Amino acid sequence: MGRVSQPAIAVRDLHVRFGDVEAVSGVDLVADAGHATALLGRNGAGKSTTMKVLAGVVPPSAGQVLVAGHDASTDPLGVRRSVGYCPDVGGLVPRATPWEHLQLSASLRRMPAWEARGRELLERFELGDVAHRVVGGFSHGMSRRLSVVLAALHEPAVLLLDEPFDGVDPIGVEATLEVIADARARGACTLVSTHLRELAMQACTSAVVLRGGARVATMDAGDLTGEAYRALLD
Ligand SMILES: Nc1ncnc2c1ncn2[C@@H]1O[C@H](COP(=O)(O)OP(=O)(O)OP(=O)(O)O)[C@@H](O)[C@H]1O
Repeated sequence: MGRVSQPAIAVRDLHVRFGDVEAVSGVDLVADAGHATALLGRNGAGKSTTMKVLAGVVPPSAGQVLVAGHDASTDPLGVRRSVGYCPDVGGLVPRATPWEHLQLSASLRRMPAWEARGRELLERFELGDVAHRVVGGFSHGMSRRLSVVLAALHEPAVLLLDEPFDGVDPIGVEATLEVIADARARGACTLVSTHLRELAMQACTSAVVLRGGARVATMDAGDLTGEAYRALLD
């Protein structure tokens, strides 16, 4: 049987080159609306570079990338409008407060009446008390939590979380799992890059494994416990 609708993310034979380095060399990836998919693989496998292409911030060198129906090569702005992206590092302005980050994000997206959701998200991630403190003094985990809040604020059709659990305490992990569950419930497509297999299994229904810049497997998240997954990494 064929698909009745287009997948939210459809990547075919993606290549990304930075000068002489081929960071991604032939990734195929499909992710559906209403599901969360884990993106796994060892350091340097190409996860973050693939995420950057899906976020519309790095152009594909070759291959086809469709995000919520927008082509990343010809319509990167359409891609950026469709996604909420938590980058692996950076993305925050050290001299701005969490609230100012939310204000900027909301005004760039012309969001009406975003304040209640912004406040609720900050509270959920236990950032309410520091909402008006500049983020330059934040710990790594606090910055990670704010990056997830910013990715989720506008309830995007495609939520891209690159290492959202990295260095985050249990409250932050719980809040991030809730954000992913909410996204699934409202029919968004979520892609989560992580090294934490247990959390990938908790958050996601399926998993895509990359190695050396290419996809080596797509599997049910429930099968990540097995030896088969371990063998895929080496
Ligand atoms: N801007 C860049 N310039 C040159 N090489 C790059 C650049 N970005 C990534 N690479 C290289 O591309 C490869 C894939 O990197 P990427 O960051 O996508 O991997 P990753 O799977 O996210 O790794 P990690 O788990 O360590 O975050 C690596 O060899 C990396 O050194």
